[in-house]
Amino acid sequence: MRDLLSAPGKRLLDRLAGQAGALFAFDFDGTLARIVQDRHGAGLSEPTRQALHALAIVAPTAVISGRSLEDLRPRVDGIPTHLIGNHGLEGLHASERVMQQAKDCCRAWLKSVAKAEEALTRAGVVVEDKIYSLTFHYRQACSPPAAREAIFHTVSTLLPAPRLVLGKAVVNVIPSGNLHKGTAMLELMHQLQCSAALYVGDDDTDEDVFSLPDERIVTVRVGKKLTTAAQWYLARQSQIGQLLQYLTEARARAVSA
Ligand SMILES: O=P(O)(O)OC[C@H]1O[C@H](O[C@H]2O[C@H](CO)[C@@H](O)[C@H](O)[C@H]2O)[C@H](O)[C@@H](O)[C@@H]1O
Repeated sequence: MRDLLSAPGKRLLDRLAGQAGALFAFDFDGTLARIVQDRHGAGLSEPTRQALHALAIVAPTAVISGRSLEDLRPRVDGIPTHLIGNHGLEGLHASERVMQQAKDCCRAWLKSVAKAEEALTRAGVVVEDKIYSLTFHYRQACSPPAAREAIFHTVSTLLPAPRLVLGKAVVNVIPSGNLHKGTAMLELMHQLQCSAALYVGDDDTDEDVFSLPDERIVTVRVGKKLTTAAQWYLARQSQIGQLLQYLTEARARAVSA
């Protein structure tokens, strides 16, 4: 992995920003917004909001999140960016039939989860119903190992068996199928006719984009890690504003050249 804000990284960003057909896509939690204890309180800092807005005016941008679209929309209110939610399930590319199947699946899972409610609550686990997927949160649990055990015990009873994606103090429980952040990214590039892209994420759910065998996409992880498919890294989430601003300025330089 290489530092995206190093000299070679900035040369790559200059080339990307110079391409009219480049898409700039970002994960939300841990990437555009810093991780906080209470998920309801997560949001863009004012400098990040302004920097994302400025970039979105000069280039196609997208936010591809594990959150539901209903939850995500007000957090990026007023920014002209494309939105994809529920780890790639919810957005411009999924058919009504697939969405209905995911919804039915989650309704059935919630009935099983209700039977384990007492044990989950005792372990400090909170279940987030995102309509098309579920997220089991344990950030506030006294014992994270005990919370994870309660979660894994519960999800092992779910039928049909879900796809599990681990995250930051969460276990994401997703209807199995071939829609994920990676397929959403490719579909968005196709629909917007983008010939190149940058994707920045911080979590296991973002590995679905990082591991795409597609040379058109520059992949960036927030936080350096050995076991990631991302090619580049941003050392800290707090550097996201700097990256957004650099891209906007590089775009302006390319347009005026
Ligand atoms: O794909 P993302 O946009 O990164 O969404 C992933 C999950 O983000 C949220 O949870 C995470 O952020 C919370 C607020 O900082 C934090 O409390 C939690 O521990 C993190 O895992 C969101 O609530 C989930 O639904 C998303 O799947």
